[in-house]
Amino acid sequence: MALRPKKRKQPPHLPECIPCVSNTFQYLTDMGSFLHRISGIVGFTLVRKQVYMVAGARYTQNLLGPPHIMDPNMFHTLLMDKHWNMSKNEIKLFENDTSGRRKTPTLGMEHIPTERRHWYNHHLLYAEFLSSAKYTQCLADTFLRLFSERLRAESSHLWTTVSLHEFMKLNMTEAAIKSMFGSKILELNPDLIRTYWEFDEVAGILVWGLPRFLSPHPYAIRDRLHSMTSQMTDYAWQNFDWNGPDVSADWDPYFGSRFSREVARWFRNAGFSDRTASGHTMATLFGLNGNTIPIATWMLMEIIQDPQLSSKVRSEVDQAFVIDETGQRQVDIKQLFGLPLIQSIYIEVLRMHISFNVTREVKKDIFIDGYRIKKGSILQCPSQIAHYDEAAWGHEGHPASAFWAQRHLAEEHVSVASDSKVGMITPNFSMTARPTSFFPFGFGYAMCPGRHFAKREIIMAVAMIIDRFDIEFVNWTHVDGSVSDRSAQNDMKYAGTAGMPPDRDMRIRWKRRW
Ligand code: HEM
Repeated sequence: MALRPKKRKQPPHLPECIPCVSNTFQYLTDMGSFLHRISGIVGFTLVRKQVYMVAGARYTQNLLGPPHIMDPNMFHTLLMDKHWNMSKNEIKLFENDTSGRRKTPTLGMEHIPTERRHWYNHHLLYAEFLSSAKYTQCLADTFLRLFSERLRAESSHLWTTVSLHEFMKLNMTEAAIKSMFGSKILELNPDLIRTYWEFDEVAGILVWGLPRFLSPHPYAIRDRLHSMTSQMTDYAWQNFDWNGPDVSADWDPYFGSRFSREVARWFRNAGFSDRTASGHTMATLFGLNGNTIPIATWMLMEIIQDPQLSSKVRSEVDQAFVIDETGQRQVDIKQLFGLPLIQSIYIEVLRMHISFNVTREVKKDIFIDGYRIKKGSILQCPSQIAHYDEAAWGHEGHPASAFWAQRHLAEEHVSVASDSKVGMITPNFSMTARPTSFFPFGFGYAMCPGRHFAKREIIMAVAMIIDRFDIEFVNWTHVDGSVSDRSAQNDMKYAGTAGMPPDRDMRIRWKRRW
């Protein structure tokens, strides 16, 4: 990216039949086909904004620019309006803060007092209570305990039939929500999980779609979910003892994690309403479940449908389970996260099933490859195009479009004894992709703060199921339970917005081994 004020060429416009209508319509209703038309850099108009879609490493690297030029905040204020249901006045408080997310304010913005540096303070909460090693571990420990309880409660030593995606949408979501937001939220709102998944389905439409008066349905779902998170906020503030020992506890039933408690406290102290705090809870629910449940489900589907892979994964994860001093079988987390095959499958599934258009607002005129990109334009970079790029990911016999469990393994020759020439080949996890070829968690300062927890949560959930159950594939089914004649594919309704769930469910038979 270089500043060259004399050149004035604009990137090509994406062809369309009806100017300003056809591209927008396809973008909003059929993102999968829209993405197939993108290569290099092309422009179109979306909801009166000039948008440029970029694909390919040469163009994508421009989005890695500093946040005062490649600003992620505009996308977040859009989410504040459309997802959080925040008032215009309170969104303005964020918009008026032009000091950035870094500790050192943007040049010329040093006069903004620290307590009004909302982007920075908000970012700090993520860094300290969500991304840090300490709180990632706390969240993961709570999740593991709660998910193990769900698995025990929902299964037996007799063979039973289960629809895998449905099972994960209910039970993994419950364990994740309780870990993050406590148990009261679900006691107060027994319908919350079902409502959340309805919201998940319209989350993308809400962001870029039609206004409420033309398309009321997505807003009605959002409002229903918002009233549930509001109930939780009110109840937690009425009942939680801010002078008691739980104030710094890793978990409590009212707010849940330390992260959720500190966010609630910060919003109040910074003068934001409970409506905003509840909207934030709703947005975090989306961050928490919208990607992790589809990814864990896809991992299990890939493993279960291939008996050879199943037995390899079983013998690998078996190594991470130990009998503790009470005679209980427990997972050794450190050992689990060092296992190569499960890590390779995790990365492969992220590659194939996360489709997110990383979005940045250009804060001053820039030049990309000789094209002028004007201040105020939006740049979008679809992860799906980079993740399916044959040049970056293809291997002989294993095209980028096909799942290959071993894609991220490298073979290493190890000596079996220090004085011996005898050796053996062992696979190692090896992730060599550049940031421009693999970015399921976005880029830079706005990169997903939940990514460390997500990895733990997903791998633990998959390992718990593979180790604990004998599992047999039965058939593929449609949403209504009828048998499908094909396996699951990405549900393209979700392209561009988050994890793409399977469009078919997998019916399995399972029984507990322990
Ligand atoms: C496989 C799992 C996940 C994937 C693929 C994923 C992906 C993403 C992406 C692509 C972004 C936008 C980044 C950008 O604009 O550059 C994001 C943001 C975010 N994610 Fe995740 N995420 C995952 C799991 C989680 C989890 C478990 C949480 C926990 C709460 C979480 C919380 C968030 C939050 C709060 C943001 C917004 C950050 C901000 O305001 O700057 N995510 N995520």
